[in-house]
Amino acid sequence: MRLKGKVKSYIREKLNDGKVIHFSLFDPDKVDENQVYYLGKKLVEAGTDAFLIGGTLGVSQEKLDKIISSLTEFGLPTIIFPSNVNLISSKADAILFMSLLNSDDLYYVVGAQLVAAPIIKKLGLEVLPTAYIIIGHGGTAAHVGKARVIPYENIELILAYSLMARYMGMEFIYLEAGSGAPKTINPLAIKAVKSNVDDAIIIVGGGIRDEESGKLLASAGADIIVTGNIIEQDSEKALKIIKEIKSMRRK
Ligand SMILES: CC(C)=CCC/C(C)=C/CC/C(C)=C/CC/C(C)=C/COP(=O)(O)OP(=O)(O)O
Ligand SMILES: O=P(O)(O)OC[C@@H](O)CO
Ligand SMILES: [Mg+2]
Repeated sequence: MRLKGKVKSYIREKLNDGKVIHFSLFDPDKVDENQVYYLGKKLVEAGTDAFLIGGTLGVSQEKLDKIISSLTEFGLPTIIFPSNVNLISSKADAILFMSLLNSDDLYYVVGAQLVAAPIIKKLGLEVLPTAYIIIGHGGTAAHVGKARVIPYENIELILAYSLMARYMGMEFIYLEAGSGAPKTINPLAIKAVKSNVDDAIIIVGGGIRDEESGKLLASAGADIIVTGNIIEQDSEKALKIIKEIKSMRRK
């Protein structure tokens, strides 16, 4: 089943039903092609809601296409998480159309988006307008994206960026601690964004490795929880996180 054009409403319906959403992130460079189906099946059975596909280093278009195709069989949305314009695929349903708002390089704020927009139009991918805000450790994405990383505890600044994003019309706010970050996003920052930014869908990711942190971030107001590394490193742990998140109800 293809979900092109229906991904945003799929997400909104789940949120309106009081559910917390989980996205499983696959890095095409890190995942073994032969394992994708087996791994995907377990994640789906545990209750994951969608697949994010992306990575910063070493991702080829060919591998990206292959991974998306293998995941399509599960009937869940496949969403590209792009690090650059070369990672756009007609095989996906949607793309996080991200602007890295706290980058010092205009390329990551509007440049890549300018080049990508006509390609996305031609391919007919659904667009999820996303403010990408990198906080704390930041990981590889911060380095490559030349992010002026926001300190973990600077809630005032995180809130100001989030408000700015929403006032500019962005619907998704991705609070990113960086892939493999030693510390997740500060729950107090999520609380502040949740209670002050109207009608935004808050995505939280980076460094989520156990069910307690997943629960804490979701309780603070995260609408969508992303896990990446833990799926590659300890899939059983990842399944536990998903089950925990999916047992929760949003306030
Ligand atoms: C809209 C389009 C086409 C592009 C936007 C391009 C932007 C704004 C990129 C932001 C900067 C960036 C490099 C983001 C990367 C996001 C991503 C895919 C992170 C996944 O984590 P990895 O960086 O692969 O981490 P590890 O492999 O180390 O786990
Ligand atoms: O790999 P982890 O640490 O789960 O991070 C997920 C995602 O937010 C990275 O962009
Ligand atoms: Mg990666």
